[in-house]
Amino acid sequence: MKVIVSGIVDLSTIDYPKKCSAVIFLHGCNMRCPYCHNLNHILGHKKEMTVEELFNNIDFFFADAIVISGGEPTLQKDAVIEIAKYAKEKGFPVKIDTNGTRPEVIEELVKNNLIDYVAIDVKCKFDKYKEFVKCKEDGEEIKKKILKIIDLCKKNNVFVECRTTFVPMVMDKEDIEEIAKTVKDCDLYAIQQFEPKDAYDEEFKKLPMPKEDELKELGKIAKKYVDRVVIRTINGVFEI
Ligand SMILES: C[S@@+](CC[C@H](N)C(=O)[O-])C[C@H]1O[C@@H](n2cnc3c(N)ncnc32)[C@H](O)[C@@H]1O
Ligand code: SF4
Repeated sequence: MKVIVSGIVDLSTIDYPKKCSAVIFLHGCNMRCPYCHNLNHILGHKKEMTVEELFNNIDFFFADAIVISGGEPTLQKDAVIEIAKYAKEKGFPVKIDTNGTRPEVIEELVKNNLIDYVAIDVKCKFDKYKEFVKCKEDGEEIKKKILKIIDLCKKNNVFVECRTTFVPMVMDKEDIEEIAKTVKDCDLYAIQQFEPKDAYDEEFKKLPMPKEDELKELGKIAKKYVDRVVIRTINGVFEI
C-alpha cells in the first residue's frame, strides 16, 4: 500500500513532549481551520510512497520517536496503522496528532498496542465548531468522538493530551472553560499560542498573537477542571 505524504521533518524537539522526534505529515484534511499554519503546505504537496520508502527517507541520527501528523492523519487509516507498526518494530514510541473525527482509527491503534501518545485538538466551543472549522459533523458529534478517544486511551494506559490553539478575537475564556470541563479526564490539557504568519485564511494572518500572560490566565481557568495544564508558546512550555 502507498502512503500519501506532504512532508517529513527529521528532527523536532517540540512535537513529542520530552523526546526528539521525526514527524511525518500525511496529506489531506477534513477540516479547514482558518488559523491552520500547515494546511496550505499540506494541500499543495503530495507524494505517494510505501512505508519502507517513507522510513528510508528519514534520517534517524537523532530522533528517538515518531509523530504522525498532517493534515489529518486518520483519513489514511491503513497508512497510519502500517507506519505505527513499522515504527514499533524498530522500537520507536509513536504519537499521533488528530482532530478527533476518526475515533475508530485511534481504537485500532490502541487495541493493537501501536500507539503511546494521542494528542487531540479541540478547536473551540462545541456549538461554534461547524462554522469555525467547516467540518461535516456538528459540535455534539465531535464532542462524543473526542470523549470516546479519551475513554479508550485512559482504559488502555495510552497518554492522552487535549489541546487548543487559542486565537484572540475569535475565542475567549468561555471557549476554554467549556473545553476544559468537557475534556477534564485527559492526562494533559495544553493551550497553544496562535502564530498568525502562515494562517490558512488571509484574514487570520492579520490577527495578533496572544500574549503569554493572557494564556496563563486561560490556563488558570482550565486548571479548575483538568489536573495538568500547560501553555505552549514560542518561548517554551509552562506548567500552570
Ligand atoms: C496542523 S495540526 C495537524 C494535526 C491535526 N489535524 C490537528 O488539528 O490536531 C497540528 C497542531 O498544529 C496546531 N496549529 C495549527 N495552526 C496553528 C497556528 N497558526 N499556530 C499555532 N498552532 C497551530 C494545531 O492546533 C494542532 O495542535
Ligand atoms: S489544524 Fe489540523 S484539522 Fe485544522 S486544518 Fe490544520 S491540519 Fe486540518
